Amino acid sequence: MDKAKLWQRYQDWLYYNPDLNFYLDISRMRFSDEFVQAMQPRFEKAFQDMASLETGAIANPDENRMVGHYWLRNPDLAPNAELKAEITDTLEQIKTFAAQIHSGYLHPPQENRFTDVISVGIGGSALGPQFVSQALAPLDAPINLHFIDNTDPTGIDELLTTLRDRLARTLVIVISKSGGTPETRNGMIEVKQAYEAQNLDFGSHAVAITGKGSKLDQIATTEGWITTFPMHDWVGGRTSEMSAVGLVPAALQGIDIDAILSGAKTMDNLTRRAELKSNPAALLSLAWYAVGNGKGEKDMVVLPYKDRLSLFSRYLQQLVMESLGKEKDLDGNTVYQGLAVYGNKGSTDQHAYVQQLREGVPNFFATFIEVLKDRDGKSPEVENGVTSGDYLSGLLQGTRLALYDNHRDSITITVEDVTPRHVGALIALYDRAVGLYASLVNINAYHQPGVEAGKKAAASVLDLQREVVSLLQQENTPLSVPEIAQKLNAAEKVEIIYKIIRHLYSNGRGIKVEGNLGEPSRLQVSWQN
Ligand SMILES: O=P(O)(O)OC[C@H]1O[C@H](O)[C@H](O)[C@@H](O)[C@@H]1O
Repeated sequence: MDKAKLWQRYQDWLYYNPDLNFYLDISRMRFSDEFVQAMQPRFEKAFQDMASLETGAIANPDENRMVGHYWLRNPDLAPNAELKAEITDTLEQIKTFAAQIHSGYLHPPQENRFTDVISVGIGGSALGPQFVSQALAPLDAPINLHFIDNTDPTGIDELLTTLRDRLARTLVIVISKSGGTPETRNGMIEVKQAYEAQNLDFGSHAVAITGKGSKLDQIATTEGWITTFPMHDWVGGRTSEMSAVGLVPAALQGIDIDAILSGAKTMDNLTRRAELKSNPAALLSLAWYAVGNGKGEKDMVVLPYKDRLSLFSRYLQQLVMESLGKEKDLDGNTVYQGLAVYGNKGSTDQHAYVQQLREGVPNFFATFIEVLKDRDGKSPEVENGVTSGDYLSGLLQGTRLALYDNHRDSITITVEDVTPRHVGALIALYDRAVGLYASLVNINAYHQPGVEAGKKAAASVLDLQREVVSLLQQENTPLSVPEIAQKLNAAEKVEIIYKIIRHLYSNGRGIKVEGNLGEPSRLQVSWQN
């Protein structure tokens, strides 16, 4: 396409909303007018699906659940007064709690103030709070937020060592919708032990955010934790940033949570429109469908040109991939749907993998996120008439051009600044785009059956480990790995048994191993008394 036509295409497809000062440009995604025409019936259905979801239909049929994250930013939409009250009451509870922590009204037993927070959670119970914290926490935040989002002992140790002298002033928020996620439970147990090792009462430093009646809820009640915030059954983990999951950590850091909610609500209003060209989420989903033939044939590379937004790609990775990565469609057909997401930030990535994007395998489309405001205050010149921010902007434009010239498509989202309102709007934009795209390709975006398989497999490995240990404790003579497998009636699990032994051995867990670890079948394994 020649430059004049491209300029016209840019103007034809540019979406702009003055209220949010938000732009979406899908002109560099190569789709035709005929394609847009052909997609109209699918969009009509997708708009209807979203409308019934918002009014409380069972939009997650496999789990028989409503999907209500839109109500969180506009409680008037909640399907009944009870749900509306749950939302508004929780919001009030969050604000009161944050104010009481900031003022010192709620304080640790031995100190005047809480200065730090450890947030223990994983997946949807970590990614939103991490993204929002990085994007919006002020440098002089009233409280410092830290995360345990894994069951990695070294990661836990490093944080607990850093906070060793401040533990008495540290609040712990344990976040888990189900209240039974093992990684989160492990983090909680280890943190609790660190408190006990300093003779600190854990309960008077702990807060839970979880579903009513969950294991975690019960622990919090039994142990007399400071308080518990509800996690609603009708909010999915990956869309929970605007529930207590995201709002409690944000409010504690002094982030304007009303502005986040208002930005999301404004975007929700825009993306509720049942008309393709005036609905930015519909435009996004149209572009995704076009570029990947509705089958996710191209990956989404997310490139925010702003350090504070660098966790957005990780946040979107869960939102998009856990929602859209499905084996079956809603009619039970095997479809292997999905849309792979990766990315970090520009211009940093230009010095890493953009080489391949420009010249290598063309299996992706880029999403540039541009922030118009460079910084507060004036910028020094780094060259005659040029600032660092001009560079960042120039590098974005240059990469977009270079990719397009080599037949690599891109979307560009432009926001005025990284404010709570814009961050709320960005989250809401993608919530809706994912929902619409799921309708276009006829899948359930709100369950995650595949995750269970990995969890079950992990649990069975741990069961096997217990069996291996108890067998070795009973045996008087060393055994080979295949002998262990045979004695446990688990010949088909011999490789896993070898790995269990190797791991126990590497951590001094009572296993004695003789022989060459590189020759698994010839090892002699025994219990060390
Ligand atoms: O909040 P939780 O119940 O602890 O769940 C944390 C995460 O775990 C699961 O593996 C799900 O796939 C995620 O969607 C969820 O966000």
